[in-house]
Amino acid sequence: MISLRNLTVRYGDTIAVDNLSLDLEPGKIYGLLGRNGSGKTSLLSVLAAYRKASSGTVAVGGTDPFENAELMRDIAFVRDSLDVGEQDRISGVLALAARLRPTWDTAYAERLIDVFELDRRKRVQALSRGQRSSLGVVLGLAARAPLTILDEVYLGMDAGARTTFYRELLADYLDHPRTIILSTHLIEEVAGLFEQVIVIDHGRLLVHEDTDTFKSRGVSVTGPAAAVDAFTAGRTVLGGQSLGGVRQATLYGELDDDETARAKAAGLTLAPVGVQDLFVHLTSGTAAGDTSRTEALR
Ligand SMILES: Nc1ncnc2c1ncn2[C@@H]1O[C@H](COP(=O)(O)OP(=O)(O)OP(=O)(O)O)[C@@H](O)[C@H]1O
Repeated sequence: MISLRNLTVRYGDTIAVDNLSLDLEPGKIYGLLGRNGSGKTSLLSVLAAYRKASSGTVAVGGTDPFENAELMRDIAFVRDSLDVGEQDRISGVLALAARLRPTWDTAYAERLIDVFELDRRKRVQALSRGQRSSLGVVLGLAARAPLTILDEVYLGMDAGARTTFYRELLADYLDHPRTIILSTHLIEEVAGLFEQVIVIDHGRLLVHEDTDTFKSRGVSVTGPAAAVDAFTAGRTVLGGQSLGGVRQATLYGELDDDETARAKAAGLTLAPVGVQDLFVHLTSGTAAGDTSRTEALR
């Protein structure tokens, strides 16, 4: 179990993470979502013991990972900077990872290098943006660390490389379950992977729940325009579209059994809403202190 309690990260006057408490269970894939500057990297850096919190506590299996070399070997944190020698060749980077990480799987790393078509002789500084990201994915996955944190690791990867990444991550996770945290802005593309959604906004925790529960907070209603209008009157409508006499509206808020029956009786079709639509709704226009959109979650 990973527990964060009243965690705050400050940079001078900027509060990047604001009194955040969170529990993560072992063996799940978490999606960490938040708008630019919402505090994701700051939060993950503290969790990975790369940075000390300004206040609050972090416990991984009951122990604070900060300056705990043994515990840090069980945490893989892959971020933009890769944290490897820029002059080193890929082969050297892999050899070092194998020495430092007790859970490193050399055969798997070699396979991933081939899957991503990386040239082992190339120096890190000579890699393209997408190749750097692929190397980050190899380092993150082959580490098989009990806590694996991948902070926007797909930057610059083309669609094919990203698809390979998602496929390899899921396959390896099923064979070797561990706690994986993915921070991402490619929400719709990655949402199928994560079992739990964590949304932070202005450094505060907004949502932490099963992805399915999160999705059930929104519903798409389609049918004759007049029936859709009658059904959606007085509700929070996130968006929609019309074509001829048919209208589709995206609603925020769960429907109970009676409402669902009423919608069906009115000839309306109900369907789930994408994680991204809900995320955008919950985090749009939430200036610091404005909690009106998020009160509904509490
Ligand atoms: N080293 C730093 N010095 C000063 N301020 C910082 C530093 N790192 C982050 N910040 C500030 O802390 C806040 C949170 O930044 P952070 O990088 O954690 O957000 P993020 O959610 O990862 O953003 P993005 O999605 O854009 O990567 C921002 O206001 C940012 O400007």
